[in-house]
Amino acid sequence: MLQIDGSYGEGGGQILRTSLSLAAITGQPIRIDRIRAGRKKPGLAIQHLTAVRAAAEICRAELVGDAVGSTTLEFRPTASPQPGQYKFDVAETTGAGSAGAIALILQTILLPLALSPGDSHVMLRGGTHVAWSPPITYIEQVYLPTVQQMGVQAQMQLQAWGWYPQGNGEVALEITGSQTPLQGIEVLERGKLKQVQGLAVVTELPAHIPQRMASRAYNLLQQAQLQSDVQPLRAKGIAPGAGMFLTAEYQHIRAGFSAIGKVGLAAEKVAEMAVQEFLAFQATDAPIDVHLADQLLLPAALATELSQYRVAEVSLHLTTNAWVIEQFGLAQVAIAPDTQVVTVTPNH
Ligand SMILES: Nc1ncnc2c1ncn2[C@@H]1O[C@H](COP(=O)(O)OP(=O)(O)OP(=O)(O)O)[C@@H](O)[C@H]1O
Repeated sequence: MLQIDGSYGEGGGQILRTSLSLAAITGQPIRIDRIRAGRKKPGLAIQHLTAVRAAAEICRAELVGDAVGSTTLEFRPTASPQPGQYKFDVAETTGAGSAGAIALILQTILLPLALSPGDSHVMLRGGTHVAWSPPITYIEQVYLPTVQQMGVQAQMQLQAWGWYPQGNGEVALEITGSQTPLQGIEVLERGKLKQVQGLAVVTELPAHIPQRMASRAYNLLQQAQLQSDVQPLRAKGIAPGAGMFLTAEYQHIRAGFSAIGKVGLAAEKVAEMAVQEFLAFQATDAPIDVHLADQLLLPAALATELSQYRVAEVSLHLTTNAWVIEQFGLAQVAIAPDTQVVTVTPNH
């Protein structure tokens, strides 16, 4: 059984999720200790437990330690990932509403199902746009288009927005499984900025809020001499929520930036936060944003070819995820300190 130290580096939930995906794909039984030791409340939180159960369901894994707060988990797959119809609901794990991030559960099961011999239809319920995780809009506009270039065949549809703390958002994910190995990716330059798309969205809040967010973002981008298309959107939801989501489409890659609203935070401020994040990235000339940087490691490690990409920032998430992947012996990851080029060399 492969032993993984959950306290390594970032010591967060990503060590667990990457390990679950790789255990499901390779059939390798694992034991993770000191889960999320780097966090204020260590152990499995609801979002993590939902990901554990989801990964276990698709590869029929036997589990030990699958409880909220558990700091140790054993995960023993008994089958290769099985395509099919699945429903993963964060609220079912708790018995109450929860905004546990759907995106993180989606990322745990996507590659195992994409590399399985058949089609899958997955319904995911929980938080769709919550802090400290990829907003579903980022998954749709940045992460999926990038992994599609590597051979992953998947489409998603946001069916309901779910914010902190109630959650209750919904995403439908269609995956066309294929046993053709993934291709590597090479992105060393971003190329020209083709367009900036923005979505200023609220649920259950007055129409002036998305309008104020959208015009503030548009004006700030115009001041920076960047043309953009920022749409205000007022959607239905079970609770109030607001957020600003920007996608920058360059010739060779996309990058995403966001800010989530909360009570007491002016609409204009939410827009400014997202725009500032984008402008800081724009000022570097790197193609890969800080989040895609760590998220691309997993598909790159599963590809048959070498991958190389230049990142805007070498985060602890990136170096930690690189370490997890190396524990499975699937690939070697090198990060050049001067150029910030990540090279993933598969061992298979
Ligand atoms: N604004 C964002 N846009 C895109 N991706 C994001 C954003 N914020 C965080 N992420 C991604 O979400 C993941 C969070 O990983 P992390 O280990 O912190 O997980 P976690 O399960 O939220 O854990 P924990 O509660 O332990 O912090 C990383 O892949 C990170 O790149």
